[in-house]
Amino acid sequence: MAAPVMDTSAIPHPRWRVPLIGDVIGTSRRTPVQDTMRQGRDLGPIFSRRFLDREIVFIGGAHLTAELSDEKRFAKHLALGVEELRVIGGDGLFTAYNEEPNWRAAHDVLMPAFTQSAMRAYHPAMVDVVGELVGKWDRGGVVDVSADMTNLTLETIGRVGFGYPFDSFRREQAHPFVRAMMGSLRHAQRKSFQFPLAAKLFGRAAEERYRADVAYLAEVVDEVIRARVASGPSADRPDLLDLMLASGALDEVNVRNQVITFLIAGHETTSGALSFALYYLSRNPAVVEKARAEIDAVWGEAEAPAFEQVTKLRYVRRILDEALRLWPTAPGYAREARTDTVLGARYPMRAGQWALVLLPLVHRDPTVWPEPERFDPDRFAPEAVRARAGHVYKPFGTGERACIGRQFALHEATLALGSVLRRYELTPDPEYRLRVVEMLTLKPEGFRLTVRRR
Ligand code: HEM
Repeated sequence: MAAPVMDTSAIPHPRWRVPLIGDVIGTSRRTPVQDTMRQGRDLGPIFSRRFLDREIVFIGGAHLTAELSDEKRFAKHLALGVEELRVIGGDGLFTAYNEEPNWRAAHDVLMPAFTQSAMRAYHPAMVDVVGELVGKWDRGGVVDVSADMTNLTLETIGRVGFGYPFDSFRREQAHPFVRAMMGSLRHAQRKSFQFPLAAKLFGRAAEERYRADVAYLAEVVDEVIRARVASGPSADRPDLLDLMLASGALDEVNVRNQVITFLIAGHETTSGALSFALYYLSRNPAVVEKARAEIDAVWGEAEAPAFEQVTKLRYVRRILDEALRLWPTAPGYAREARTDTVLGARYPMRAGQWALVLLPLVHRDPTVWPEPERFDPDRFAPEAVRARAGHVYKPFGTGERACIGRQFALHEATLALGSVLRRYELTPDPEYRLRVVEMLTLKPEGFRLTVRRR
């Protein structure tokens, strides 16, 4: 559902706009987020970029982001890479259009799976998966952080959501599901920044691989569903799949779309958040020390922490908040006007017109975040949060279509980070410089740590 771009006559754009092709100088299909950050940094809170005949309006300022959070005036819009993902997730929660009836139906069926009491029920399985990570890291040596965080989070959503183990920590190589998922995310991202002619000339093989990847993802998910239908509902309490199958509210194709959506949305972003947190910890020994003092005080000698002991790790949680400020692993979302309106008292938007909130810029807006590049978890101390304007920190999106899995991600990540910090000395390679890889989501590339039992 392509909507026309808003009136950009009053909106700045990069200096070197080239006739016909637009603002493509200095742009790679591999790093659209970081390129746009670079180009937008000096252009102010709103700017546009043009790719051929398509112009996109970006929001990099905190106050316009807060305004776009007004649910009465604005709503989610499916743009660029997210719209591309419809091929994979169909009318699943993440990629459903606002007006599709299956969004409300699935949202209502799944909400009970994300309450506080649901998190309490998931806790033991999350502890088990962390135990598998620890089993691997106890051997010591050099570990590939992003790969192991992906193992951890995929395993967690697979088991907790669907009773389906991927055996991630028993494999030498990533599960084929992860490889197919990475391949299809990469393709979806590149496709949304590709010249149509280039796609025609060079794209056939890539397109075929994409189709094969998407078909494989669907195959795995059908297997997950078949296994559950054969075994009947899970014994202890209904998981996501039980809720969907028992509700009768969702058709077979939609259930498949939801499972695929949750397997992808439920792990890539959390894995990146943990990896960035570990990256910043590896360079901030004072933060590590403070976190360890908290973990020791709250967890004591407990072999495995209880649910409440995780929720009490307030400082560890702030480390994650701060990592998600600097590198929000879902780096943007689009908002469309519900009716004709004027953004920032200056930029007219007709109903349906949209802009893309670019979170890594929004979260570095110096009018809200002093010394924005500095890693400082205390920005999320309660008094600092109270002193800040609302709706300027949005790693989990906004409004009705905000992330349903926020508590799930934060519980899982706080538990994992607490466990790792308590158990290991983490030594980075002093030569490593942060490289952020983009596959619709963000994560550190090539980041390794040497781990040793404390
Ligand atoms: C640190 C981890 C996570 C981050 C940063 C994150 C971020 C986001 C963001 C920004 C959105 C809104 C996108 C938009 O407006 O277009 C979103 C939606 C969503 N997320 Fe997450 N997410 C995380 C973890 C999870 C987890 C663990 C799950 C599932 C267990 C999950 C499931 C979803 C779903 C299903 C939606 C669509 C919700 C709807 O439209 O009804 N996410 N997430």
